[in-house]
Amino acid sequence: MTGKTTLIFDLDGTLIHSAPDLHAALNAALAPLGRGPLDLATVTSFVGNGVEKLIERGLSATGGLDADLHRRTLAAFLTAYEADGVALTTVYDGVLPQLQRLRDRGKALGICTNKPEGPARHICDRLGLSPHFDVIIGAREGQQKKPDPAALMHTIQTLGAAPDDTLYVGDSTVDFRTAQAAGVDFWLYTGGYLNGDLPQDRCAGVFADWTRPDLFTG
Ligand SMILES: O=C(O)COP(=O)(O)O
Ligand SMILES: [Mg+2]
Repeated sequence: MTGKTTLIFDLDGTLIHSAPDLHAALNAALAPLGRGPLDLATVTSFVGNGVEKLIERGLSATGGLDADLHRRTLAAFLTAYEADGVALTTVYDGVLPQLQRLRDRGKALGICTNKPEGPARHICDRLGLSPHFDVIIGAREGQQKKPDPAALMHTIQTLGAAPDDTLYVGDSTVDFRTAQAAGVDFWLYTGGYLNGDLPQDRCAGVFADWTRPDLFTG
């Protein structure tokens, strides 16, 4: 078990397999424009930098965009995603017992995600994750998105922790760069939406299985 007192987790592709709902909502927003549908693997590769980038990438892949089309498509996407957002989403196997185990050992736990905070909280409530966390920080108006370290630093401060007493756990190059920028050790989950090269030798740990009993040691 890690000596760190505080563990902070990314959400999409780390704790939950949310791509199927993001895929459905993106295609629902594209359809009235005569665009798409995009396949699940393509949409999954667009996840990690927040919903604005997801929409930009979806529109770019289906014929292009301008600012007005982006604004309208983002609104349509959020309407579809906020209407449900969990129908097709699952918590990765082993996550809930692992979180319980960490809590039993007195760790402070947080979430720091690029997903907008409203849907992030709603989804965590619906999937039974919320009771495990002391804080859930999502994308907010006026807050830089990861890989800027602002949101992670804010999460650490809210938990009353220090960067060198914190681990960040995520699935993407965005998360790795965020941790580096914040001066926080990083554990990579390889079962999520990794979509770029990442120097695994610079991670404190790498794992593919949430049921592993030795997670977050060392
Ligand atoms: O909304 C996204 O693009 C990804 O969210 P994440 O930061 O939880 O991976
Ligand atoms: Mg992620």
